[in-house]
Amino acid sequence: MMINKVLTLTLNPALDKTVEIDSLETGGLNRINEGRIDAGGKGINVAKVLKNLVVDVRTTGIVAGHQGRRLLAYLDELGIESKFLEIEGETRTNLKVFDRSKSEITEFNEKGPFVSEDDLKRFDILLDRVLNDVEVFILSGSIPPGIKTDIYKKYIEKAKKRDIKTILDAEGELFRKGLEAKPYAVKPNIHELEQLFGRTYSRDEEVVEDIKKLIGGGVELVVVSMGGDGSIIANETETYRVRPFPIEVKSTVGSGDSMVAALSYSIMNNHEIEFIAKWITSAGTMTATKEGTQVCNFEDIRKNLDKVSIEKI
Ligand SMILES: Nc1ncnc2c1ncn2[C@@H]1O[C@H](COP(=O)(O)OP(=O)(O)OP(=O)(O)O)[C@@H](O)[C@H]1O
Ligand SMILES: O=P(O)(O)OC[C@@]1(O)O[C@H](CO)[C@@H](O)[C@@H]1O
Repeated sequence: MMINKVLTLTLNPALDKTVEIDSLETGGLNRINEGRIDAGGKGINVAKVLKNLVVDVRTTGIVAGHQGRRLLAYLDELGIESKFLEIEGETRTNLKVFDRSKSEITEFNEKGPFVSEDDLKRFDILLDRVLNDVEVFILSGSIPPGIKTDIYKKYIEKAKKRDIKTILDAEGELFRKGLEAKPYAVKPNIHELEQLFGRTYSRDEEVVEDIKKLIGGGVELVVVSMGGDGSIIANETETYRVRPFPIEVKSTVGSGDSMVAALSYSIMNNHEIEFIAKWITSAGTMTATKEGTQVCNFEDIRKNLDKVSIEKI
């Protein structure tokens, strides 16, 4: 049974090429053991998870050239409904190098194709159309050259006029300006929050202090992810420190996106914040156990909910 309608936006999608090597040597020759290519880009990863959760999800954004058509073919294979604007140039390829000796991923992300003003006008028209009947709109990831950093702010305002709940996962100016439109929820990682507030955290209390500022500014729900160290989740009345369970890390690419997907699922199902905390952590953590840019499924999340440790702070 399909429930609800979510739209994810990926203005700068990618083909993610993941390669595995024994031990990364900078300045030396690295022999690749094996590799894979996945459809990538944050909104696309969110859509993959939501599809696994049987949510009625659609994904939009901008693709270019042969690589873009390849990406759309991958989405088709995954059964994900996509409405992308096709422009000139080439969709990027992002290289992810998994170092087996450290179980660590090093990422090399390209800039993406140039988007002209005319392209953007055409995309605006497409977006107006695909926002119809949407309940939650997710805006995440970087933007390609040619697009201004207030784009998410504008799109959040557009969605709010239609009473659509928005989730923002972006960094730098995109995040800062997007916040001015007061999205319903945000999921920065700890580095993105540090960048926003211009400080380095040494204690959870400091993180919570800044989370409270975001909530004071009009955001309803904030999740700050911290990789293997878990996350802090808060709304106006409650704050939780959440820690994942031990796993064998295969690729953390898409972990944050899986959290965002699970967050939107919880929002649509009116889950209590305590339950949301477990749900999103189980999702993010299980995605980290999958090779390349593959994501968790419903059973992965459900089976591990009780392994998540949460503490009210
Ligand atoms: N090494 C790890 N071990 C266990 N869980 C992990 C690990 N890395 C990530 N996770 C899980 O995934 C969640 C999100 O991770 P992270 O903070 O790295 O997101 P992110 O920086 O937004 O990632 P991305 O942008 O690559 O999707 C964490 O809160 C945690 O639950
Ligand atoms: O360059 P951006 O847009 O910030 O991030 C893009 C990206 O690293 O994010 C996803 C994981 O979150 C990957 O699928 C993709 O390659």
